[in-house]
Amino acid sequence: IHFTADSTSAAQKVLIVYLSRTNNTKAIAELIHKQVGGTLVALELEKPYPENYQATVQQVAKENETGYLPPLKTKIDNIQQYDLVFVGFPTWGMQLPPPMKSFLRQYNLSGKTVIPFNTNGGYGIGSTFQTVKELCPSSNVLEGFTMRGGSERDGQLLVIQGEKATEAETAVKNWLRKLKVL
Ligand SMILES: Cc1cc2nc3c(=O)[nH]c(=O)nc-3n(C[C@H](O)[C@H](O)[C@H](O)COP(=O)(O)O)c2cc1C
Repeated sequence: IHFTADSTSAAQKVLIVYLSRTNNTKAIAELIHKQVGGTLVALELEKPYPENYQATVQQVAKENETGYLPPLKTKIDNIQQYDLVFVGFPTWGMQLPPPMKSFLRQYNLSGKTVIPFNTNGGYGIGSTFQTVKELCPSSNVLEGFTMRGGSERDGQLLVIQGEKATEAETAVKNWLRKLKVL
């Protein structure tokens, strides 16, 4: 079956869940929230990643290798109430970050519309959107949004601000219109 998300014909409840370390993905999440409203939730871990970038890269590589799903501190009340679930994340090691894998494994999004969004350091989405589809086999996964964020490796932290945030806002609106969410 094919259907598009249509917020005008029926009031659809929106959840926006995102993972963000240096706030680029958070900036996109906030732009989406400004357009569509709903509940905005940052994913937090029971045991946060190290502050050190290289240590984090190594820990993530190990988690990806072993399939370890880090336990989430964030709890979402009554996930059944939502129709539209935006899931936002950076690209980490060209993959979906382990905490987002934890989220998608822990919560059942079957029957819901799932909409991914991403920021990355310039190497693109990698396998992230594909993994979202695989972890949401009974959801209607719509076309995702991606844009370049920072590059912590090179000391570039939050870059989606000022003029870049204005550009991002236009891009986000165009994407949401294309999906018929706006
Ligand atoms: C552990 C780690 C791994 C990363 N791996 C990649 C990568 O494989 N490809 C890429 O383009 N950027 C990579 N990045 C850069 C982030 O995707 C980019 O900075 C993103 O905008 C960060 O989003 P945030 O500010 O919401 O945390 C990595 C960053 C971290 C911290």
